Amino acid sequence: MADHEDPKTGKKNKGTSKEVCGYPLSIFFIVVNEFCERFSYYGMRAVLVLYFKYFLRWDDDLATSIYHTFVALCYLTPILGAIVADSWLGKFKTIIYLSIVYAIGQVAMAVSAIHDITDTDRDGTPNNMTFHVVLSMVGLFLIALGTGGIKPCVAAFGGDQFGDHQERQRRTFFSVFYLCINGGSLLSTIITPILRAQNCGIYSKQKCYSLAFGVPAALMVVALVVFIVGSGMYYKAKPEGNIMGDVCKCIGFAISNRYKHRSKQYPSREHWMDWAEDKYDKLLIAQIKMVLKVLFLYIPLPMFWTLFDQKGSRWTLQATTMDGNFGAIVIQPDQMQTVNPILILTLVPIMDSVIYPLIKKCGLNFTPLKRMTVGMFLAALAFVCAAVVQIEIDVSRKHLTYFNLTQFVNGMNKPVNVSTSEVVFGQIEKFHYSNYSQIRNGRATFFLQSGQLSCAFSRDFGFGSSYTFFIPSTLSLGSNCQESITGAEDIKPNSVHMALQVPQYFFITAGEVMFSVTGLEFSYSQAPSNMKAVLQAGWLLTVAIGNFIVLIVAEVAKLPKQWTEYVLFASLLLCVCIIFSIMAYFYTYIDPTEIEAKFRRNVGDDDDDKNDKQRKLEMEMMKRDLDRSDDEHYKGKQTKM
Ligand SMILES: CC(C)C[C@H](NC(=O)[C@@H](N)Cc1ccccc1)C(=O)O
Repeated sequence: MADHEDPKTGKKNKGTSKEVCGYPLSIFFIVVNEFCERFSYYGMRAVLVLYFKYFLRWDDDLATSIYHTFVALCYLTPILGAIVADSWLGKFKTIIYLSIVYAIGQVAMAVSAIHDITDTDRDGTPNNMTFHVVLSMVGLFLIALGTGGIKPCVAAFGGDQFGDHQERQRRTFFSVFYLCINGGSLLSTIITPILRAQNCGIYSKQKCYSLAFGVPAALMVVALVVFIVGSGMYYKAKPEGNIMGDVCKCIGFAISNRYKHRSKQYPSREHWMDWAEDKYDKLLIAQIKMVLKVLFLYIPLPMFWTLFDQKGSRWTLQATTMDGNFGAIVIQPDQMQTVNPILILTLVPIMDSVIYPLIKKCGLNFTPLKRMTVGMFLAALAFVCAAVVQIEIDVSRKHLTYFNLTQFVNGMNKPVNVSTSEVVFGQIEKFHYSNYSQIRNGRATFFLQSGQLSCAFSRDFGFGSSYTFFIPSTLSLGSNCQESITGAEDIKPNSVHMALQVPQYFFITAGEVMFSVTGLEFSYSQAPSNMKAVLQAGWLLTVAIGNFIVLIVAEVAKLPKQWTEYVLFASLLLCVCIIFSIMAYFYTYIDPTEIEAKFRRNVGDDDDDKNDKQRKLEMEMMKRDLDRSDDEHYKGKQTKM
């Protein structure tokens, strides 16, 4: 589809796609595609560790490291997809090809989880585990390549559908896009564990991992079909050759040329990239300057993701030490994570339609970089909440050691001796009861001895609870103590309730809305036209680095108390937040289209009989514009930060 350029402003009116309420119809296919793709990704991810542990029979350590390696790979591959899209295939074809790779990967995962394929002795367990391991690893590699590869392209391709007159709609698109991500992930994280819990198989019934992977595979196929159906409506920007190669060569030349002219006899140039002017196009240099400015700003950002991604690890572990009983429902620790997409689905519309307009009405210019700074601050606050909850848990644990009490009532017509490996209750006379004794939290095994009768039974003890156990009169030689002895809970376990995690989820999600949704749009709007996907990939790279920092800090710091680790992360982010706000203060927004158009117009003027000197002067002024960001605009106004 052709784009129509205003000859005066250089602004583009993208194609002739039908519009609905001011939005190009084509974006409908893109957001549905994103919904299905995120369903596919998060659905598969939700059951992955359990598949490693229970199907492939890996231990916890191996399962966890392969899982994290996979997630990190998913955020490293975007750079590959972006280079292919911006330099070679264009975003449309890249999305199509890599979606096929992705769908094949998902199908491979589903097939690898069919135990019947190698279950030759039909006992319900695979006989050739190598087949299942190899197939699933190939599947995961293809998925990482596919999901990571298309991720920067889909967001940027969506942004491409809007003309320059639709800046407001494009911002809304990025919010809706984010809603689709979270709608898809919420549904799938609820549905796929249910599918996994089903029993299936041809010869013998087993937990149905193949179905839990099969449905995400089907959704990926749906995502691909939906994207292809919209094909005729998209604006497809043409790739402009090996742009990444040119960028690297141009930067390399600028550095080496600067080095060659290091002597004082050569006049300095305004920007070190200007040393590439002797060989490279001024437009390319201007575009590289735009990208470098944004990438420089990205340096502190991984710290946000370092905190953000601990929802899935540290916070879930924290939830395992809490009480998940919500009355009508009992929430499992890993289910607490769904609070994040649920909050996203409520907070994004509230922010967009109430909070941001209200701030604007108050006369405040809440620019993208200010939003991102506030987002970081909120994430740090979330970790302070997590630390407070952790202290609560630790205090209650201390208290529990002293108050977890147990007594026995002997209903038999003869005395009985009761003991554990640590506690001796002593002899309890017939129809008498023992004193309360302290029992350690967790699982305890009791040994009963009465004449010939000798048996044992085990129970789990909740934090701070108190129990009375009844030894029935019918207990005799050969009885099963485990079943015969009943217990009554005198005092309920007093563990800290999981609802206390809601504030930390609220703050981290509010932070995510301000930081991530804004960052997504910022990365698009500040990128030159031929490097939109590359900057999206740069944005996603901050996520990958953030994940590596989690591993490094946790390993290096090795703090004795979990709450101190939370405080450490909160403090680190706070410092980073201050640094980022200073960097952001000096950043001035640009309109890449306008800058590019100015450079292009000047090249076009080559044919005119324009005075050469005059043209040179104009070019110089523009270059200075870019360096000093004098003519930079955000929402049509001069804006800093
Ligand atoms: C990290 C990505 C750049 C952002 C995005 N993730 C989200 O939007 C999360 N809120 C989704 C989620 C869902 C379920 C549990 C935890 C997180 C993405 O995936 O693109």
